[in-house]
Amino acid sequence: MIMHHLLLDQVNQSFPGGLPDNEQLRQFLFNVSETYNNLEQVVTPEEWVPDSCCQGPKKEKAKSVTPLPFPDTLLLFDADNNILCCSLGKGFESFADREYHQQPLEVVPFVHDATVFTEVLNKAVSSEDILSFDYQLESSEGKQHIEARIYAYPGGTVAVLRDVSELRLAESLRRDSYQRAKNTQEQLMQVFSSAPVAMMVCDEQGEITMVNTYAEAHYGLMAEQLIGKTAEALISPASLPRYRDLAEQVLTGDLNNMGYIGVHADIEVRTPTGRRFLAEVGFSRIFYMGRPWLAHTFADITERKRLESELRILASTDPLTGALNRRQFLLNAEREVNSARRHGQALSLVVMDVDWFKTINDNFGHAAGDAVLKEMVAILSTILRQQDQLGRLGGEEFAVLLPGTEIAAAERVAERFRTCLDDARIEHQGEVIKLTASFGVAGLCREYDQFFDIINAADDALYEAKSRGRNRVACAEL
Ligand SMILES: Nc1nc2c(ncn2[C@@H]2O[C@H](COP(=O)(O)OP(=O)(O)OP(=O)(O)O)[C@@H](O)[C@H]2O)c(=O)[nH]1
Repeated sequence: MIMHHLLLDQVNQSFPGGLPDNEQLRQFLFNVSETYNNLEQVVTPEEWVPDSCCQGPKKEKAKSVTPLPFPDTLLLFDADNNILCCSLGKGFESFADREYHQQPLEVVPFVHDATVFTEVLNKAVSSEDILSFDYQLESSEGKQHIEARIYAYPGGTVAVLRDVSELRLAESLRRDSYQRAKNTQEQLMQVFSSAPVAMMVCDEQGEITMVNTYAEAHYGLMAEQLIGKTAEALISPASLPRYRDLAEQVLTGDLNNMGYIGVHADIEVRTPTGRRFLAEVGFSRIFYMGRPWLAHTFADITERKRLESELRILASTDPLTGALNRRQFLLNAEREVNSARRHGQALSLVVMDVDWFKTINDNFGHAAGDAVLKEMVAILSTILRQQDQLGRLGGEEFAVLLPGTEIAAAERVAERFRTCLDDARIEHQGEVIKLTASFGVAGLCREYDQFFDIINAADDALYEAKSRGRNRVACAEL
């Protein structure tokens, strides 16, 4: 008979003089040996407490209660339930202070209830199976959880008792951890599906695996149409290179000092129904089964962009005429002058002032004056090229910046402005209003190489035009 080494140790302990020649005992040992071989299959703590279930101190605790049930306590009974042999195993050390041989079950302190125990022993005699049950034991060691297995042999019964307190604790920790993990998962799924922001998850190949309710309800990104398709199918061709760049960056990049990697970008999205909208798309990385996946958020920013552009226009233009306001014109002009100087390109500035505007106001009223200013800007705008910039410096004074234009050409442009205005007949509430304007022209040159110099020179030229009788163009003197 091949005997498990742990059983052999116990047998040697119990029978230091050698095994008696007793068939019943042999049979008994054979049965016990079978049990021991089954015990080989005791699982490891890692199996009891998998990583996905719990982490940290709980996991450490679960590991520390590694089930190590060997050796078991063995009780061999005769047909009258008297103890023939007793070998105490792990967890039963405190009961080693007495003799159990030939004693009735009632005297055994590690049996919780002798009556119940006896019933099971008797039942085992007529059963082919191993009967098993658990019981709690209060001992000097504290509360112990004992698993009992009873089976019959030709001359009586055998009870194998094992202290499974640690095992049960591990099981309970595992159950708790599993339940917690399940709860957390349910909570996260609820957060995902009910979040008031469109969300989508893509696997490492970029295939969509999840779409939340908000994305379905607000953007028509229906999960059943999208799952299994690639996220790139939702991106407009023009935005695709940027999308790919960012996806790659997030999938392979390093975490920031706050422990995550995520970016946002304005990307044009195209839904399966063909609707296109500008979205702020969030990219973040999640790890699933050891591989990096992408989690996206989407927000339609079409309206926000429209408002932003409206605000930009409001902040940079004159509300009456639509020309750039003074602040924006000066900012742009300064930038253009610096750029022209750096690149050695020509640039000219025309400043203009309506002649006798006070008289227009006085004769036709302030509203008519306003209408004249508006109409005048409309007339000038038809003459300007795309790169030219028209600004209202204040009152009835305007300026036009002409990048890439030499002063001689700028003088011709100013002359065109002048004749167009001179020819204009502006109608306001049945009245026809005529106007003229005076112009001063200056250009970027060695003498005037800062915007400040150029505008001063153009102003001087305008003064000159005014003083020479108005409705004329004057160029800055060098
Ligand atoms: N209607 C109207 N008038 C304005 C506006 N801004 C300034 N003005 C008026 O424009 C007039 C400018 O008058 P002046 O500075 O004397 O110049 P002018 O009458 O054009 O005379 P010159 O420039 O010397 O030819 C003032 O009466 C201002 O009140 C505006 O937005 N709308």
